[in-house]
Amino acid sequence: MAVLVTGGAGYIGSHAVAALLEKGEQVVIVDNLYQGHRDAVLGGKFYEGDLRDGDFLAKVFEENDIDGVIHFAANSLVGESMKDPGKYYHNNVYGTLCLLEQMQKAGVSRIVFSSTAATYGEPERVPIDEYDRTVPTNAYGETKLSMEKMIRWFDVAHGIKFVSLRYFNAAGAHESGKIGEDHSPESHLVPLVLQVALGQREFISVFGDDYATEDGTCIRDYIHVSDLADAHILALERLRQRGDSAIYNLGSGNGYSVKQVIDVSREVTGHPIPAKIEARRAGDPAVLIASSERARKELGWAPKRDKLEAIVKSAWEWHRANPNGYKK
Ligand SMILES: NC(=O)c1ccc[n+]([C@@H]2O[C@H](COP(=O)([O-])OP(=O)(O)OC[C@H]3O[C@@H](n4cnc5c(N)ncnc54)[C@H](O)[C@@H]3O)[C@@H](O)[C@H]2O)c1
Ligand SMILES: O=c1ccn([C@@H]2O[C@H](COP(=O)(O)OP(=O)(O)O[C@H]3O[C@H](CO)[C@@H](O)[C@H](O)[C@H]3O)[C@@H](O)[C@H]2O)c(=O)[nH]1
Repeated sequence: MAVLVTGGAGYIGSHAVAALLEKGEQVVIVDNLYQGHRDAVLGGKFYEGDLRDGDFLAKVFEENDIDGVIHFAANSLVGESMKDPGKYYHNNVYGTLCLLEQMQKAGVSRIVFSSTAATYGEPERVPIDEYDRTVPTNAYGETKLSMEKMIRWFDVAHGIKFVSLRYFNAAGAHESGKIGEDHSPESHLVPLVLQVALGQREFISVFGDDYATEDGTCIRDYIHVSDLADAHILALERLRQRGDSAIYNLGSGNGYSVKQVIDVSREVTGHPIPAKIEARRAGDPAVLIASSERARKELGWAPKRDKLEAIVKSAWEWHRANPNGYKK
Protein backbone atom coordinates (compact mmCIF):
# COMPACT_ATOMS: atom_id res chain seq x y z
CA MET A 1 0.00 0.00 0.00
CA ALA A 2 1.22 3.50 -0.82
CA VAL A 3 0.58 7.02 0.41
CA LEU A 4 -0.25 9.55 -2.29
CA VAL A 5 1.27 12.97 -1.59
CA THR A 6 -0.12 15.79 -3.72
CA GLY A 7 2.20 18.79 -3.90
CA GLY A 8 5.02 16.56 -2.69
CA ALA A 9 7.65 18.48 -4.68
CA GLY A 10 6.76 21.68 -2.81
CA TYR A 11 8.27 23.08 0.37
CA ILE A 12 6.28 21.33 3.11
CA GLY A 13 5.27 18.38 0.91
CA SER A 14 8.91 17.46 0.16
CA HIS A 15 9.66 17.39 3.90
CA ALA A 16 6.63 15.15 4.48
CA VAL A 17 7.79 12.82 1.67
CA ALA A 18 11.23 12.64 3.34
CA ALA A 19 9.60 11.79 6.68
CA LEU A 20 7.40 9.10 5.09
CA LEU A 21 10.42 7.55 3.34
CA GLU A 22 12.31 7.55 6.65
CA LYS A 23 9.40 5.54 8.10
CA GLY A 24 9.69 3.00 5.28
CA GLU A 25 6.39 3.99 3.61
CA GLN A 26 5.74 3.50 -0.12
CA VAL A 27 5.18 7.00 -1.48
CA VAL A 28 3.56 8.22 -4.70
CA ILE A 29 3.96 11.91 -5.47
CA VAL A 30 1.84 14.08 -7.76
CA ASP A 31 2.99 17.62 -8.51
CA ASN A 32 2.57 19.90 -11.53
CA LEU A 33 5.89 21.63 -10.66
CA TYR A 34 4.18 25.02 -10.75
CA GLN A 35 6.09 25.80 -7.54
CA GLY A 36 7.65 22.44 -6.77
CA HIS A 37 11.07 21.08 -7.72
CA ARG A 38 11.84 17.61 -9.02
CA ASP A 39 15.07 17.64 -6.99
CA ALA A 40 13.11 18.22 -3.79
CA VAL A 41 11.58 14.75 -4.08
CA LEU A 42 14.02 12.45 -2.31
CA GLY A 43 12.38 9.17 -3.30
CA GLY A 44 9.13 7.42 -4.11
CA LYS A 45 7.32 7.30 -7.46
CA PHE A 46 6.93 10.73 -9.02
CA TYR A 47 4.16 11.79 -11.42
CA GLU A 48 4.28 15.22 -13.01
CA GLY A 49 0.71 16.38 -13.60
CA ASP A 50 -2.18 18.48 -12.42
CA LEU A 51 -4.91 17.43 -9.98
CA ARG A 52 -7.49 19.04 -12.23
CA ASP A 53 -6.59 16.67 -15.08
CA GLY A 54 -9.11 13.87 -14.51
CA ASP A 55 -7.54 11.29 -16.86
CA PHE A 56 -4.12 11.86 -15.36
CA LEU A 57 -5.31 11.52 -11.77
CA ALA A 58 -7.43 8.45 -12.55
CA LYS A 59 -4.30 6.80 -13.99
CA VAL A 60 -2.33 7.53 -10.79
CA PHE A 61 -5.03 5.83 -8.71
CA GLU A 62 -5.26 2.91 -11.16
CA GLU A 63 -1.52 2.27 -11.25
CA ASN A 64 -0.97 2.33 -7.50
CA ASP A 65 -2.45 0.69 -4.45
CA ILE A 66 -3.13 3.84 -2.47
CA ASP A 67 -4.41 3.63 1.10
CA GLY A 68 -4.27 7.27 2.06
CA VAL A 69 -3.70 10.75 0.63
CA ILE A 70 -1.78 13.71 2.06
CA HIS A 71 -2.99 16.76 0.19
CA PHE A 72 -0.59 19.72 -0.01
CA ALA A 73 -1.15 20.84 -3.61
CA ALA A 74 -2.58 24.36 -3.62
CA ASN A 75 -1.80 27.99 -4.17
CA SER A 76 -1.05 29.52 -0.81
CA LEU A 77 -0.10 33.18 -0.92
CA VAL A 78 -2.22 35.63 1.04
CA GLY A 79 -1.21 38.71 -1.01
CA GLU A 80 -1.69 37.03 -4.41
CA SER A 81 -5.10 35.68 -3.38
CA MET A 82 -6.35 39.21 -2.76
CA LYS A 83 -5.40 40.21 -6.32
CA ASP A 84 -6.50 37.02 -8.09
CA PRO A 85 -9.11 35.13 -6.03
CA GLY A 86 -10.31 33.20 -9.11
CA LYS A 87 -6.93 31.44 -9.36
CA TYR A 88 -7.39 30.27 -5.76
CA TYR A 89 -10.93 29.00 -6.26
CA HIS A 90 -9.90 27.18 -9.43
CA ASN A 91 -6.77 25.48 -8.17
CA ASN A 92 -7.61 25.01 -4.50
CA VAL A 93 -11.35 24.36 -4.43
CA TYR A 94 -11.82 22.74 -7.84
CA GLY A 95 -8.51 20.86 -7.52
CA THR A 96 -9.65 19.39 -4.20
CA LEU A 97 -13.02 18.42 -5.67
CA CYS A 98 -11.22 16.53 -8.49
CA LEU A 99 -9.06 14.74 -5.93
CA LEU A 100 -11.99 13.76 -3.70
CA GLU A 101 -13.95 12.43 -6.68
CA GLN A 102 -11.04 10.22 -7.71
CA MET A 103 -10.59 9.03 -4.11
CA GLN A 104 -14.27 8.15 -3.97
CA LYS A 105 -14.03 6.25 -7.28
CA ALA A 106 -10.92 4.39 -6.16
CA GLY A 107 -12.37 3.62 -2.72
CA VAL A 108 -9.61 5.50 -0.86
CA SER A 109 -11.02 6.68 2.45
CA ARG A 110 -8.27 8.61 4.28
CA ILE A 111 -7.01 12.12 3.70
CA VAL A 112 -4.69 14.38 5.65
CA PHE A 113 -5.28 17.94 4.49
CA SER A 114 -3.02 21.02 4.61
CA SER A 115 -5.22 23.65 6.11
CA THR A 116 -4.08 26.92 7.59
CA ALA A 117 -4.28 29.52 10.33
CA ALA A 118 -5.68 31.78 7.60
CA THR A 119 -9.06 30.03 8.07
CA TYR A 120 -9.53 31.96 11.34
CA GLY A 121 -9.14 35.50 10.02
CA GLU A 122 -8.68 38.13 12.73
CA PRO A 123 -8.86 36.11 15.95
CA GLU A 124 -11.07 37.16 18.85
CA ARG A 125 -8.40 35.88 21.25
CA VAL A 126 -5.00 34.21 21.18
CA PRO A 127 -3.86 31.51 21.37
CA ILE A 128 -6.45 30.34 18.86
CA ASP A 129 -8.06 26.95 19.36
CA GLU A 130 -10.00 24.82 16.89
CA TYR A 131 -13.38 25.89 18.27
CA ASP A 132 -12.74 29.58 17.61
CA ARG A 133 -14.70 31.27 14.85
CA THR A 134 -13.47 31.05 11.27
CA VAL A 135 -13.95 34.29 9.34
CA PRO A 136 -11.06 34.52 6.85
CA THR A 137 -9.72 37.98 6.00
CA ASN A 138 -8.26 36.83 2.68
CA ALA A 139 -9.38 34.80 -0.33
CA TYR A 140 -6.71 32.16 0.25
CA GLY A 141 -8.03 31.40 3.75
CA GLU A 142 -11.60 31.37 2.43
CA THR A 143 -10.71 28.74 -0.19
CA LYS A 144 -8.95 26.61 2.45
CA LEU A 145 -12.03 26.79 4.68
CA SER A 146 -14.19 25.74 1.69
CA MET A 147 -11.82 22.83 1.04
CA GLU A 148 -12.07 21.72 4.68
CA LYS A 149 -15.86 21.85 4.49
CA MET A 150 -15.97 20.00 1.17
CA ILE A 151 -13.84 17.22 2.63
CA ARG A 152 -16.20 16.99 5.62
CA TRP A 153 -19.21 16.47 3.33
CA PHE A 154 -17.32 13.70 1.49
CA ASP A 155 -16.88 12.12 4.91
CA VAL A 156 -20.60 12.44 5.71
CA ALA A 157 -21.69 11.08 2.32
CA HIS A 158 -18.88 8.70 1.37
CA GLY A 159 -16.99 7.93 4.59
CA ILE A 160 -13.76 9.64 3.52
CA LYS A 161 -12.15 10.23 6.93
CA PHE A 162 -9.96 13.29 7.26
CA VAL A 163 -7.52 15.10 9.47
CA SER A 164 -7.29 18.79 8.60
CA LEU A 165 -4.08 20.30 9.91
CA ARG A 166 -4.26 24.06 10.30
CA TYR A 167 -0.63 25.05 10.20
CA PHE A 168 0.64 28.41 11.27
CA ASN A 169 3.80 29.79 9.59
CA ALA A 170 6.14 27.11 8.28
CA ALA A 171 9.87 27.88 8.20
CA GLY A 172 13.24 26.12 8.41
CA ALA A 173 14.76 23.27 6.41
CA HIS A 174 15.52 19.56 6.63
CA GLU A 175 18.45 18.70 8.89
CA SER A 176 20.10 16.64 6.11
CA GLY A 177 20.64 19.90 4.18
CA LYS A 178 19.12 18.21 1.10
CA ILE A 179 15.80 20.09 0.98
CA GLY A 180 14.56 23.51 2.04
CA GLU A 181 12.37 26.44 1.01
CA ASP A 182 12.57 27.68 -2.58
CA HIS A 183 9.55 29.53 -3.94
CA SER A 184 9.64 31.60 -7.09
CA PRO A 185 8.86 34.38 -6.65
CA GLU A 186 9.54 34.21 -2.90
CA SER A 187 7.05 36.06 -0.72
CA HIS A 188 7.56 34.55 2.74
CA LEU A 189 9.17 36.61 5.44
CA VAL A 190 11.93 34.28 6.69
CA PRO A 191 13.49 33.39 3.29
CA LEU A 192 13.22 37.02 2.13
CA VAL A 193 15.02 38.27 5.25
CA LEU A 194 17.75 35.69 4.65
CA GLN A 195 18.07 36.77 1.02
CA VAL A 196 19.00 40.21 2.37
CA ALA A 197 21.66 38.58 4.56
CA LEU A 198 22.97 36.78 1.45
CA GLY A 199 23.28 40.08 -0.41
CA GLN A 200 20.57 39.13 -2.90
CA ARG A 201 18.24 41.94 -1.75
CA GLU A 202 19.10 45.37 -0.43
CA PHE A 203 16.52 45.47 2.35
CA ILE A 204 13.48 43.73 3.76
CA SER A 205 10.10 45.48 3.42
CA VAL A 206 8.06 45.52 6.60
CA PHE A 207 4.40 45.49 5.64
CA GLY A 208 2.89 47.90 8.16
CA ASP A 209 4.05 49.08 11.58
CA ASP A 210 0.71 50.48 12.69
CA TYR A 211 -0.97 47.26 13.85
CA ALA A 212 -2.27 46.99 17.42
CA THR A 213 0.76 44.99 18.57
CA GLU A 214 3.62 45.97 20.87
CA ASP A 215 5.99 47.11 18.09
CA GLY A 216 3.24 47.74 15.52
CA THR A 217 4.19 44.86 13.20
CA CYS A 218 2.25 41.63 12.60
CA ILE A 219 2.76 38.69 14.92
CA ARG A 220 2.95 35.12 13.63
CA ASP A 221 3.60 31.69 15.12
CA TYR A 222 6.56 30.12 13.28
CA ILE A 223 6.75 26.34 13.20
CA HIS A 224 9.58 24.19 11.89
CA VAL A 225 8.75 22.40 8.64
CA SER A 226 10.04 19.05 9.99
CA ASP A 227 7.73 19.34 13.00
CA LEU A 228 4.88 19.80 10.52
CA ALA A 229 6.06 16.75 8.58
CA ASP A 230 6.00 14.66 11.77
CA ALA A 231 2.40 15.69 12.44
CA HIS A 232 1.33 14.30 9.04
CA ILE A 233 2.73 10.89 9.92
CA LEU A 234 0.84 10.93 13.23
CA ALA A 235 -2.37 12.09 11.51
CA LEU A 236 -2.13 9.29 8.95
CA GLU A 237 -1.56 6.82 11.76
CA ARG A 238 -4.69 8.09 13.52
CA LEU A 239 -6.75 7.49 10.37
CA ARG A 240 -5.26 4.05 9.83
CA GLN A 241 -6.26 3.16 13.38
CA ARG A 242 -9.79 4.21 12.44
CA GLY A 243 -9.73 7.39 14.50
CA ASP A 244 -12.48 9.94 13.86
CA SER A 245 -12.10 12.82 11.48
CA ALA A 246 -10.58 15.83 13.23
CA ILE A 247 -9.14 19.32 12.87
CA TYR A 248 -5.88 20.31 14.59
CA ASN A 249 -3.89 23.52 14.85
CA LEU A 250 -0.14 23.13 14.43
CA GLY A 251 1.99 25.91 15.84
CA SER A 252 4.64 26.43 18.48
CA GLY A 253 2.40 28.62 20.63
CA ASN A 254 4.98 31.44 20.47
CA GLY A 255 4.24 34.68 18.64
CA TYR A 256 6.98 36.78 17.03
CA SER A 257 6.54 40.13 15.32
CA VAL A 258 8.00 40.91 11.90
CA LYS A 259 10.57 43.13 13.65
CA GLN A 260 11.50 40.31 16.03
CA VAL A 261 12.01 37.93 13.11
CA ILE A 262 14.37 40.48 11.54
CA ASP A 263 16.24 40.97 14.85
CA VAL A 264 16.67 37.22 15.38
CA SER A 265 17.88 36.89 11.77
CA ARG A 266 20.44 39.66 12.38
CA GLU A 267 21.79 37.68 15.35
CA VAL A 268 21.85 34.38 13.48
CA THR A 269 23.48 35.73 10.30
CA GLY A 270 25.62 38.54 11.72
CA HIS A 271 24.32 40.77 8.89
CA PRO A 272 22.72 44.18 9.62
CA ILE A 273 19.65 43.35 7.41
CA PRO A 274 18.32 46.83 6.58
CA ALA A 275 14.52 47.13 6.85
CA LYS A 276 12.08 49.59 5.27
CA ILE A 277 8.60 50.23 6.63
CA GLU A 278 6.01 50.01 3.87
CA ALA A 279 2.22 49.93 3.60
CA ARG A 280 0.19 47.08 5.07
CA ARG A 281 -0.39 44.06 2.82
CA ALA A 282 -4.07 43.50 2.11
CA GLY A 283 -5.63 40.54 3.92
CA ASP A 284 -3.08 40.27 6.78
CA PRO A 285 -4.50 39.65 10.28
CA ALA A 286 -2.50 41.42 13.03
CA VAL A 287 -1.84 38.41 15.26
CA LEU A 288 -1.94 34.63 14.69
CA ILE A 289 -0.78 32.35 17.51
CA ALA A 290 -1.82 28.71 17.87
CA SER A 291 -2.99 26.64 20.72
CA SER A 292 -1.94 23.15 19.62
CA GLU A 293 -3.16 21.47 22.80
CA ARG A 294 -5.55 19.27 20.89
CA ALA A 295 -2.83 17.93 18.56
CA ARG A 296 -0.61 17.34 21.58
CA LYS A 297 -3.31 15.38 23.40
CA GLU A 298 -4.91 13.46 20.54
CA LEU A 299 -2.00 12.98 18.11
CA GLY A 300 0.78 12.90 20.69
CA TRP A 301 2.50 15.62 18.64
CA ALA A 302 4.94 18.14 20.07
CA PRO A 303 7.19 20.53 18.15
CA LYS A 304 10.83 19.68 18.76
CA ARG A 305 12.31 22.88 17.36
CA ASP A 306 9.98 25.57 18.67
CA LYS A 307 12.38 28.47 19.33
CA LEU A 308 12.54 31.01 16.53
CA GLU A 309 16.33 31.16 16.71
CA ALA A 310 16.60 27.42 15.98
CA ILE A 311 14.10 27.71 13.12
CA VAL A 312 15.91 30.67 11.53
CA LYS A 313 19.29 28.91 11.98
CA SER A 314 17.99 25.86 10.17
CA ALA A 315 16.64 28.01 7.32
CA TRP A 316 19.93 29.95 7.20
CA GLU A 317 21.99 26.76 6.82
CA TRP A 318 19.91 25.78 3.78
CA HIS A 319 19.96 29.24 2.17
CA ARG A 320 23.68 29.71 2.74
CA ALA A 321 24.48 26.34 1.20
CA ASN A 322 21.91 26.79 -1.62
CA PRO A 323 21.79 30.53 -2.39
CA ASN A 324 19.93 29.80 -5.64
CA GLY A 325 17.67 27.16 -4.13
CA TYR A 326 17.40 24.08 -6.33
CA LYS A 327 18.90 25.85 -9.36
CA LYS A 328 22.34 24.45 -10.09
N1 LIG B 1 4.03 27.60 3.93
C1 LIG B 1 3.24 27.83 4.97
O1 LIG B 1 3.61 28.55 5.90
C2 LIG B 1 1.88 27.22 5.05
C3 LIG B 1 1.11 27.45 6.20
C4 LIG B 1 -0.18 26.90 6.28
C5 LIG B 1 -0.64 26.08 5.28
N2 LIG B 1 0.12 25.83 4.19
C6 LIG B 1 -0.40 24.93 3.16
O2 LIG B 1 0.51 23.87 2.98
C7 LIG B 1 0.54 23.44 1.63
C8 LIG B 1 1.96 23.44 1.12
O3 LIG B 1 2.51 24.74 1.27
P1 LIG B 1 3.98 25.05 0.72
O4 LIG B 1 4.45 26.27 1.41
O5 LIG B 1 4.77 23.83 0.76
O6 LIG B 1 3.62 25.44 -0.78
P2 LIG B 1 4.37 25.06 -2.14
O7 LIG B 1 3.84 25.99 -3.17
O8 LIG B 1 5.84 24.99 -1.92
O9 LIG B 1 3.84 23.59 -2.42
C9 LIG B 1 2.65 23.30 -3.10
C10 LIG B 1 2.98 22.30 -4.20
O10 LIG B 1 1.77 21.94 -4.87
C11 LIG B 1 2.01 21.93 -6.27
N3 LIG B 1 0.72 22.17 -6.91
C12 LIG B 1 -0.06 23.29 -6.79
N4 LIG B 1 -1.19 23.14 -7.48
C13 LIG B 1 -1.15 21.90 -8.04
C14 LIG B 1 -2.05 21.17 -8.87
N5 LIG B 1 -3.21 21.69 -9.29
N6 LIG B 1 -1.70 19.93 -9.25
C15 LIG B 1 -0.51 19.38 -8.87
N7 LIG B 1 0.37 20.04 -8.08
C16 LIG B 1 0.05 21.29 -7.68
C17 LIG B 1 3.06 23.00 -6.50
O11 LIG B 1 3.81 22.83 -7.68
C18 LIG B 1 3.92 22.87 -5.25
O12 LIG B 1 4.99 21.98 -5.45
C19 LIG B 1 -0.39 24.37 0.87
O13 LIG B 1 -1.62 23.72 0.71
C20 LIG B 1 -0.53 25.58 1.79
O14 LIG B 1 -1.78 26.18 1.65
C21 LIG B 1 1.37 26.39 4.03
O1 LIG C 1 8.43 40.92 2.66
C1 LIG C 1 7.65 40.67 3.59
C2 LIG C 1 6.93 39.46 3.68
C3 LIG C 1 6.06 39.29 4.74
N1 LIG C 1 5.90 40.26 5.67
C4 LIG C 1 4.98 40.06 6.81
O2 LIG C 1 5.42 38.92 7.52
C5 LIG C 1 4.32 38.20 8.06
C6 LIG C 1 4.40 36.77 7.56
O3 LIG C 1 4.16 36.79 6.15
P1 LIG C 1 4.40 35.52 5.18
O4 LIG C 1 5.72 34.92 5.48
O5 LIG C 1 4.09 35.98 3.81
O6 LIG C 1 3.33 34.49 5.72
P2 LIG C 1 1.74 34.64 5.90
O7 LIG C 1 1.18 35.67 5.01
O8 LIG C 1 1.49 34.81 7.38
O9 LIG C 1 1.21 33.25 5.37
C7 LIG C 1 1.89 32.03 5.63
O10 LIG C 1 1.35 31.47 6.79
C8 LIG C 1 -0.04 31.16 6.68
C9 LIG C 1 -0.48 30.58 8.03
O11 LIG C 1 -0.41 31.57 9.03
C10 LIG C 1 -0.20 30.15 5.55
O12 LIG C 1 -1.51 29.74 5.42
C11 LIG C 1 0.27 30.73 4.24
O13 LIG C 1 0.16 29.75 3.22
C12 LIG C 1 1.72 31.13 4.40
O14 LIG C 1 2.15 31.78 3.21
C13 LIG C 1 3.07 38.93 7.58
O15 LIG C 1 2.65 39.80 8.60
C14 LIG C 1 3.55 39.76 6.39
O16 LIG C 1 2.85 40.96 6.20
C15 LIG C 1 6.61 41.46 5.60
O17 LIG C 1 6.46 42.34 6.45
N2 LIG C 1 7.46 41.61 4.56
